[in-house]
Amino acid sequence: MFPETNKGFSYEDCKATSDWLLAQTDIRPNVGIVCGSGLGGLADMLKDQVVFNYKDIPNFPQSTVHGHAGRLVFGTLKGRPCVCMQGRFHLYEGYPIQKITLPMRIFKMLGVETVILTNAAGGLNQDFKVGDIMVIKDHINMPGFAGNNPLVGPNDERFGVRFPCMSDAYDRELQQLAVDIGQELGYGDFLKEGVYCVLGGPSFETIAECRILHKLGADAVGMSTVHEVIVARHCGMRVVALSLITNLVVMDYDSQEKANHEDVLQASKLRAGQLERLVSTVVTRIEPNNNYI
Ligand SMILES: O=P(O)(O)O[C@@H]1C[C@H](O)[C@@H](CO)O1
Ligand code: HPA
Repeated sequence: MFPETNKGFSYEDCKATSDWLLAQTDIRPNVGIVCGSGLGGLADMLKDQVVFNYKDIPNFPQSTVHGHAGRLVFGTLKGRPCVCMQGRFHLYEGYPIQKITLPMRIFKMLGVETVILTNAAGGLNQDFKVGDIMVIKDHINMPGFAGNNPLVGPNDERFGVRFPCMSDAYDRELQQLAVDIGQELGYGDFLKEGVYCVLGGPSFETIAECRILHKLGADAVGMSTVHEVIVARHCGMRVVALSLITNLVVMDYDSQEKANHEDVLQASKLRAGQLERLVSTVVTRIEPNNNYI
């Protein structure tokens, strides 16, 4: 038997939350967006907003991190119906992993087909600079190596299969679309592609940890996104994810650099506008029938 904490939310719990939301808005989103640290301005792009504070939504956790407002925003982007998490949940906030990923199942039940996730991340790749935008092509689920995966527990086939494939986690066509749009917008100098590694946080990495992550093939390190991606893919939504490189990790014992969250938020402001433009253009190029234009 699975311990109580691994049971997560039932299909019926998720349905109750999505029905509650759908009863209060006419917007029927087919794109869901998740805002990373300091990137909540993405939600402000939506027109005709209907806003819910997380504290008012049945079953929803609360945002506890500075830079994550804690609002679910429905609205339209150039006429496309969207829903946006202005603030996400992280493992280190102390919630069970099934709770931090609950919004993905709610997205699915609201009718979302494509999820666009953003995060702030530390650059491990020696060619990266602060302010680079990395289109995520793959991930390393470090907590998953120790069994901390959001799909642990009984599997409800109404969400997805027991053993979902992750070799196609990041939709290749959407990745290409993001790269193409980045080039068109003139972002070529700071647009990168790479592998994101998630750790549990909240402590930033040691020098030895950064060195090993780099050797393992990670280009950027952070504390989010991967759990959401796993749950989104499990229930059949397509995923594209972008990291904003807000700092370069410390890999050298002679360095005086120290990572801190305020600098992460400050750095995210530098590129927030460009990232918003990239995301909004991706949204407007996804056709309702899921083709790309
Ligand atoms: O929600 P994201 O992944 O953007 O937040 C990052 C990781 C930590 O929560 C925080 C560290 O500054 O920013
Ligand atoms: O250097 C980092 N490490 C982990 N998470 C992060 N989020 C922003 N920067 C970092």
